[in-house]
Amino acid sequence: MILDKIVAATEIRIAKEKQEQSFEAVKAEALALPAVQDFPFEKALREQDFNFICEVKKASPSKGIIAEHFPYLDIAKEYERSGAVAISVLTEPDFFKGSPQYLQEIAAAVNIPVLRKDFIIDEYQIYQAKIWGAKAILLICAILDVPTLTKYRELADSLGLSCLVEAHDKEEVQKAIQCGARIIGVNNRNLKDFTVDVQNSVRLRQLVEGDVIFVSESGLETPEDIQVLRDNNIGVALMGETFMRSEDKVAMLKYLYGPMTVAIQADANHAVHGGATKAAHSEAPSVNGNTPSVASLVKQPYVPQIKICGNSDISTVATLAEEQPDYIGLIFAPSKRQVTVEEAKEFVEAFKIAQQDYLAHGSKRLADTGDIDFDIIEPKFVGVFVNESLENIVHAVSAVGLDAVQLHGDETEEFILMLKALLVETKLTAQVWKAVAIQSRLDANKWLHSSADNLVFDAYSKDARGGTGETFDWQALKGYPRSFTLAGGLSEKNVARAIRTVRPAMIDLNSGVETDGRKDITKIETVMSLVRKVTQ
Ligand SMILES: O=C(O)c1ccccc1N[C@@H]1O[C@H](COP(=O)(O)O)[C@@H](O)[C@H]1O
Repeated sequence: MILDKIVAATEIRIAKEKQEQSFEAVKAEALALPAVQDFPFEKALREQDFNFICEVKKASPSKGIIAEHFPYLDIAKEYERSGAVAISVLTEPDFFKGSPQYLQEIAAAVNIPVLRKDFIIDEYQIYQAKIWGAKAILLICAILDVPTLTKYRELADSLGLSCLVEAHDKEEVQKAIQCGARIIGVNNRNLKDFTVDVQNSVRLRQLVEGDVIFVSESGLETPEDIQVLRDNNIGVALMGETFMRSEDKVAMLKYLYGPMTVAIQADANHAVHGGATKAAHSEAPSVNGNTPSVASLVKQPYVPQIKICGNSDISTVATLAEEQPDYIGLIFAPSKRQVTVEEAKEFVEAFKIAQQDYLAHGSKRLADTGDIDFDIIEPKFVGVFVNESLENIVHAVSAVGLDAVQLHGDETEEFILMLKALLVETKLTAQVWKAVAIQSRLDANKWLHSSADNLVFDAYSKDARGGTGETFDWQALKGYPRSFTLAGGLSEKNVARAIRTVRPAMIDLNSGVETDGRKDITKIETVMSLVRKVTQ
């Protein structure tokens, strides 16, 4: 059987490797690294209601060479952009043409956890995985007995590595359970004859109880395959060949996920669990503190609004006019992105001229896509303030013509009400948004019934009010019963994952579309088109 051949080759390889670097040396190097036991691979596999581990694989014994041209780093980065929650990297050189170098470079280049996919038959390989930057290893029940599986799982645990314990039949699933696996993967490919049967995962799913993560591996190709998994309480797919052969990985992942929808009240145009509808596109997300009855919910296509914040550079206005984010942010608070009221006025003026120019000379995107139904969005302007006086905020709203005010400091509900009253009194129609730094769900809950027109959830920092480029744990916002804007370290690397995880009504991009502290028009274009591609 092929497994016997691979194991025999692996034994020879490890013996050679041990001559180059002794077991003791590899062990000492691995043990010198921090072993934080927060297991990001496991967290990642629970991120969404369905999660993809995408594999970087040049060849396999069943298919031969899969990718003659193999830009492994670009492939991994593209997986990350597409919204994969983790990446699996083959390191086995003889049968899969893998390499430790691929794992090391990929682990250093992406922010999602990486699995070492190899035929682990020696503790030496577990220490290597740790040194190379993996966050998880594969243990194969067909080649290890229960005591060895248990020993390796415990060693991996002590190093802060997760184990994906792979089984193919009932007996192997029992072995995985006995060794205390927290993640069990069922291979749909029979390694004896290479036949593939997706129903294998479905059949074996019922043997795995409780909190154990169940992964379906191999032979998955279509949204229908993924739906079968979803219908059978399987939340993770590990896929290699389908992704490797796909030229457009963002489109492939979108195809497999299926259309994005959001539940809204039948008689309203605002989202209930985050997310905006196309009908609500030009409006800011509205307040909804009440949970409606399920009967009154209908599913609508999900199209998040986009805000590009921290603008001051006039050279970006043509790009903004063309890309048409829903909101353009100007920061009046002390910051490296701060603008004065005068500078903000100049920026808005320059934008309006660019917009006229753009409208007069036709839409490049309309021409590119041939989408005659595409809405022309009139971007609105939002000013960001931190603990500013009511008078100064109202002055800026009036002078610049702001459509919204984002309060990013310690402003209270009382302050919001006073500001709203003052705006009405002065006949200004700007919305009032409240930014909230999230350390836990409690921070979001405190503002659930706020009169703010929009809640902007951002990362907490003890040193800065915002614009840190840091993300936070989006799980804290899951099912939040009011629409909201997601901010904090969003960029082309994580925006697909972010929107699939929490379906925010709006995405707030700031430092993630900058290079060396300046807005980067290529990054703005890339992220705008990525969000549209993932959601429309
Ligand atoms: O960007 C700033 O410098 C800033 C300063 C003070 C308050 C808010 C600020 N920015 C806001 O922070 C969030 C997240 O930004 P990032 O993506 O992490 O860079 C966003 O709402 C900005 O408007």
